[in-house]
Amino acid sequence: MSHYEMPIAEYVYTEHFEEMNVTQDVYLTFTDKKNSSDQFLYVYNLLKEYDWLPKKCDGSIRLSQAHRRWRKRLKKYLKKIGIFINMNCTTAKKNNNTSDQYRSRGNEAFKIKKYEESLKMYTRSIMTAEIDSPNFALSVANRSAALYYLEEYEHSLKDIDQTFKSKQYPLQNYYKLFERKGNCYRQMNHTSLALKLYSDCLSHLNSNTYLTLDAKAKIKIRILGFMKKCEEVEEKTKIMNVKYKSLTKLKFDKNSVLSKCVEIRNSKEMGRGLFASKHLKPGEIIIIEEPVAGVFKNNKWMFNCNYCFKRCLSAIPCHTCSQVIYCDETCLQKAYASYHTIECSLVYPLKEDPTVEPTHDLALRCFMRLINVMGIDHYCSMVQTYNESNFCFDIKSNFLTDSFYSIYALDGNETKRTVSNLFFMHCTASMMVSLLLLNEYDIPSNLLGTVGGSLVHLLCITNLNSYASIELSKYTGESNNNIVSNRPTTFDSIALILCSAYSLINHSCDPNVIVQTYSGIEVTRAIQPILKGSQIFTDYGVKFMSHNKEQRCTHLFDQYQFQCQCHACINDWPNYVSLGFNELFIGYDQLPINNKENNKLNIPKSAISKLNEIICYTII
Ligand SMILES: C[S@@+](CC[C@H](N)C(=O)[O-])C[C@H]1O[C@@H](n2cnc3c(N)ncnc32)[C@H](O)[C@@H]1O
Repeated sequence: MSHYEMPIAEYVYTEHFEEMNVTQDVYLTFTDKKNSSDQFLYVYNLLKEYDWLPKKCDGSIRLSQAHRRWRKRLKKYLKKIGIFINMNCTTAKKNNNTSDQYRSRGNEAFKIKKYEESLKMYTRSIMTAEIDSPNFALSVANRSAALYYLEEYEHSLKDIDQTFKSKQYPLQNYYKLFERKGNCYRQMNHTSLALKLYSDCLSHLNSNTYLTLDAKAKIKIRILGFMKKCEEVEEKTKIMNVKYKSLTKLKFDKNSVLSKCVEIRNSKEMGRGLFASKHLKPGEIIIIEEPVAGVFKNNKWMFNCNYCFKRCLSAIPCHTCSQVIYCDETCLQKAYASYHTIECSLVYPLKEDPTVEPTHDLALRCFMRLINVMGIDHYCSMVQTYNESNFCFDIKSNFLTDSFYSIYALDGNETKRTVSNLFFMHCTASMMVSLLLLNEYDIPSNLLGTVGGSLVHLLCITNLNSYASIELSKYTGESNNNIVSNRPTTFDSIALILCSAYSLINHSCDPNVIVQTYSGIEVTRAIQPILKGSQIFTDYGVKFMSHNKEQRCTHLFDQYQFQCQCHACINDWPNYVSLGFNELFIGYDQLPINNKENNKLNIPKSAISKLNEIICYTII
């Protein structure tokens, strides 16, 4: 691996940012709280005198980006005269005016029953509003209504509780929340809870001084109607004595992500890989793991948690920026502890830059995750040790348990990459270092080279090992009609993720496992019988059935820089199209390939023996 040169970083920094013209404002805040108002005025006037166009902004001073290059000097100068400032470079600040605009758009969509559209707009509004402001509470309450009409009752309930918790929702409208909560429980068949909420709704309605008597009477009739419905259901339920069984959920063994039936081994052709330590049947689970890191693809961030990637329609936003949402406080706190505190101000410029690919974003997130947990000094010393030529790393002992090795010890394939590919990786790493420095992230100058070099490795790792997490699409596609349909119709690629154990699986154009996402958890299972001692293979986007050899070679080389050594490539298996799809029988009895004379399809011997192996094993 070539050593990282900082001059490249400086060059790319100036060229890149000047060209990109990142519209990023800078906010100055004062660390000395006691004297902050005096200092605020002093600095504000000083900057004004020098024509820096400062703007007062919620206790901070906003500078346009034109003066960004002088920021460090300003900080140094102020420090010299005893004024300590923080600089925050986010454009993604909370803004109640913007939030109100999104909410109005949500209300308009809601009125014409475009609930999916209103859900999107309310979520944007929640992300942009100042936390726990009345604007925030109104948008959460409105979102609960959209969710109710989308029949997402649990999420609607969560938003209603969030609204109550904020204590910023107008008291005179509390009856609306109680009614909606009651409606959700009624739809979920929790009739006694619904009845209790309807009576709370009626008592709030009685004490309401804003509504006219007429309006109150109308609402009361409606609520009494709902209560009657609930009582009827309760009566029926008693008669039928229905017992509800709780749904059995999949249980995961949290101690190990690898099942006992696989082990890590080395092979000459493909390096490390996973091998079956017993016969595996199709359907058997091999790995259950959570991604070590992931980033959303395109604009999929609106309905999925930024930490666990699970779908969450009643999400809560980051307290500082308006770019990310989380399932709940637990995910939010985990994200803060893991990477988001640093990333908070970086998110926006990265997303604005058209040259930044999701794999670059992912590499930066891996880096942040590691330095947040380890600190920059410890991280750099681990990187330096790892890079030493005599360092011997035992993948079996600490790979999947240590947070550093489970990312950093993945293969980056640097030795097989072309010079131009490595040059591109270096440029991207330089840009990332510049971005970190630009955002005041403190990297000691003697460690800049190590950080840059490690980013090159992380970029190679994410380029080689990341894959798309697929989910049923719902609310994520463009809706252009008014019909509310909760039935998912297609699959969507939600996020680009990195999983440690799955990354050890080598490619074959005839894969014997697949990976599927279950609510943010990646499950790898066998799709063919796998004999004891055989290697586990997934596919890196091409299969012999659907792509000819040339297409497969080109894809694997361009994307991953290796030449495939799988049995389908070595033995030059034909693909389905050349076999004539109609002639291939599915049933065992009809398969003509056991018989030499009947082998009209011209299937090579190796493929026949493989197929026979599968058939025999399946029948056994
Ligand atoms: C995602 S990693 C798989 C784990 C890797 N073998 C390791 O040692 O960590 C992908 C790399 O494994 C090797 N590899 C995977 N599948 C291969 C195949 N079918 N033929 C040759 N090399 C393969 C290539 O070097 C490739 O860059």
